[in-house]
Amino acid sequence: MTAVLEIAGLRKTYKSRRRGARQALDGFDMTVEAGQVHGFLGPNGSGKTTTLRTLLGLIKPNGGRMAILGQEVPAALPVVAGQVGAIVESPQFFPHFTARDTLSLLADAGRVPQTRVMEVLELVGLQERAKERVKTYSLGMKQRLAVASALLKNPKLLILDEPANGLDPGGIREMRTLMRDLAASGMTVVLSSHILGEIQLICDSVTIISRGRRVAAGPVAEVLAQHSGGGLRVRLEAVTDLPVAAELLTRAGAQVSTHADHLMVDGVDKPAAVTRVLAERDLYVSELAPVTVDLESVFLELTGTAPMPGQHRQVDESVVVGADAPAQGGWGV
Ligand SMILES: Nc1ncnc2c1ncn2[C@@H]1O[C@H](COP(=O)(O)OP(=O)(O)OP(=O)(O)O)[C@@H](O)[C@H]1O
Repeated sequence: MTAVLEIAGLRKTYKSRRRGARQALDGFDMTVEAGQVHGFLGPNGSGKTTTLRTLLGLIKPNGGRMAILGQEVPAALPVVAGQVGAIVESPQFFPHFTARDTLSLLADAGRVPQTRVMEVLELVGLQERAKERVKTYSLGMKQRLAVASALLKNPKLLILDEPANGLDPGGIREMRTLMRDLAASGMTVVLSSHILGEIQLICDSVTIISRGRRVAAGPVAEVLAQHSGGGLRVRLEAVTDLPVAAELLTRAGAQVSTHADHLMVDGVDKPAAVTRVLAERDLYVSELAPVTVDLESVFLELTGTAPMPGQHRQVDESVVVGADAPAQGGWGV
């Protein structure tokens, strides 16, 4: 795969006379491969907008490297700008203009052929309302018009800051379909969002940022798997056997917590090992289920932990190092 977007060690400190220095980005890394819908997640104030604005040359970083489509930016921005569509601030449209007139004006300003106007209106599903004034549009329609404006130059990379913000479930669903359609047409889409369930549905890969550092990155399924911990929920035919089972499993090297009607078991290589250890003592499992995590729980877990001050390595790399450590206990193959 080819990286469409690469950011390494990005640093940005805001200085104000009243509030002093504030480090918004502290050596941030991010890579987005071609043709992906990539979710950029982080709590309020974690540095998402600063990253996107820096990438687009709207603010100057204090250090680090960035490349778009293999070209170093900001130096190469004049070269790559024509291949990047972005909505980082909510665009303001003239309320009395129709969607078609709005895009027509923008097309002229960007030297884009007028034939593209109806194409993008169709792409975002506004072709039937193209002749209506923008002031009659719902928020979702305005958001789609904003996306249409970013699509005018047929970019290879589309960057959207919170595209689903303020949308109702129907609007969110439309936005989701649009993002997937764009990616299917070969475009790379980066979107920042707080709506984690939505990101899980839309995105192929994610970067999670916390306090100006990357805390996790990769395909959504991998990020979830890395943080699922391989935990299992174990129920037995007789609840009264739970304490004995907990002891047996603990002795075999697992980490076990006992609940009213089940055990939570971690540190097990293969679920079948649980069944084997218990069956050897005539204890029979009635349920053995992996505990699934969603992006929201991973997000809360990761962004709740502060990165190490002065540690330049990205936090998720420290997690990977830990995960490679030899397994504890007697669960082997
Ligand atoms: N112009 C500015 N001057 C001073 N500090 C700023 C400025 N812009 C952002 N910050 C600070 O930098 C940090 C990162 O802010 P940023 O807006 O990049 O975060 P964000 O992840 O986009 O947050 P949100 O999701 O709330 O938009 C925050 O502590 C914020 O207060």
